[in-house]
Amino acid sequence: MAKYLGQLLSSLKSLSSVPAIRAHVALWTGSFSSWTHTFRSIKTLPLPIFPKSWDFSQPNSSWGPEIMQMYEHYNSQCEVETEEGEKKAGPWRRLPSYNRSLKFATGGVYLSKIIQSKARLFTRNIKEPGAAFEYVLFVNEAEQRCVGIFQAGHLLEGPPGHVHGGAIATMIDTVTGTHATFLSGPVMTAYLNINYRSPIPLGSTVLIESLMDKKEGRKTFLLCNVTSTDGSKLHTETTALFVSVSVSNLIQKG
Ligand SMILES: CCCCCCCC/C=C\CCCCCCCC(=O)SCCNC(=O)CCNC(=O)[C@H](O)C(C)(C)COP(=O)(O)OP(=O)(O)OC[C@H]1O[C@@H](n2cnc3c(N)ncnc32)[C@H](O)[C@@H]1OP(=O)(O)O
Repeated sequence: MAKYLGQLLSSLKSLSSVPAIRAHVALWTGSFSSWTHTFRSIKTLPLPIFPKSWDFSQPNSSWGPEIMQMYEHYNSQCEVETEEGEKKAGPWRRLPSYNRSLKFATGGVYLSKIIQSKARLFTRNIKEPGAAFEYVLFVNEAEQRCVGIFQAGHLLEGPPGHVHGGAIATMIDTVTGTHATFLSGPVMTAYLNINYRSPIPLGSTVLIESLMDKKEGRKTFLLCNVTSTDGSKLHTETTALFVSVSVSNLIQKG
């Protein structure tokens, strides 16, 4: 394990000279100036370098009018025009989403020996568009907010006609976990305290809003509400704690 770790870290360092890979490497090593920069870099990843990578946060044919409308709402604020007519970065940033961050982070060289080569990100492992988790995340750095727009597919049924509580928890973990990573670098979920207030109809689109509460040393506390897209219905309320970890400890635990 130690040998693989050494190889991994040196491989990460050498790979980080390639700009497109730097973003993914930084996500795992925390060795670059800021996570904001990381996500900005990911946004501009040139696809030809990773021909098999697919950004799952792009709209697809399964997206209904509600998720499309919310997507357009936040996406239109990712780039704004100045009074002089110049384009500049807006308050929101769309986060791309891949099913194999680790493989891409290392070029698939060393981690495949540590972690099963068939591993896939849980929320992105069902191929049929619209069948399970359709979502896109946006972050607002100035306001320390992250928003997930989530359309729940038919494979996520719990109570008849409604979304399984575990699937809802998965999405809360995904949004708050990504947000905490954005704020604090590599983290693990210590707790998610979820109050389920009203069921989510299968097929509907909901907003998952994560807000930074406070940071104390290695601990990042977040608040997260899941609501209907017009905000009129509260589905869940969550308090979450993420603890910063070093990547080497994480891999040794695995
Ligand atoms: C690395 C992930 C990065 C994600 C990157 C995403 C990028 C985008 C790509 C794709 C998006 C997908 C996004 C998905 C995200 C999903 C994230 C997960 O689901 S993670 C899996 C579930 N979580 C576990 O399996 C943790 C298991 N637990 C542990 O490993 C440890 O307990 C850990 C790391 C949480 C803490 O262990 P210690 O040994 O490092 O630290 P100690 O000393 O125990 O705690 C540090 C402080 O935190 C408090 N603390 C720890 N656990 C607590 C708890 N449950 N409640 C209250 N306080 C707690 C302690 O009291 C201590 O506080 P005092 O510093 O003394 O003030």
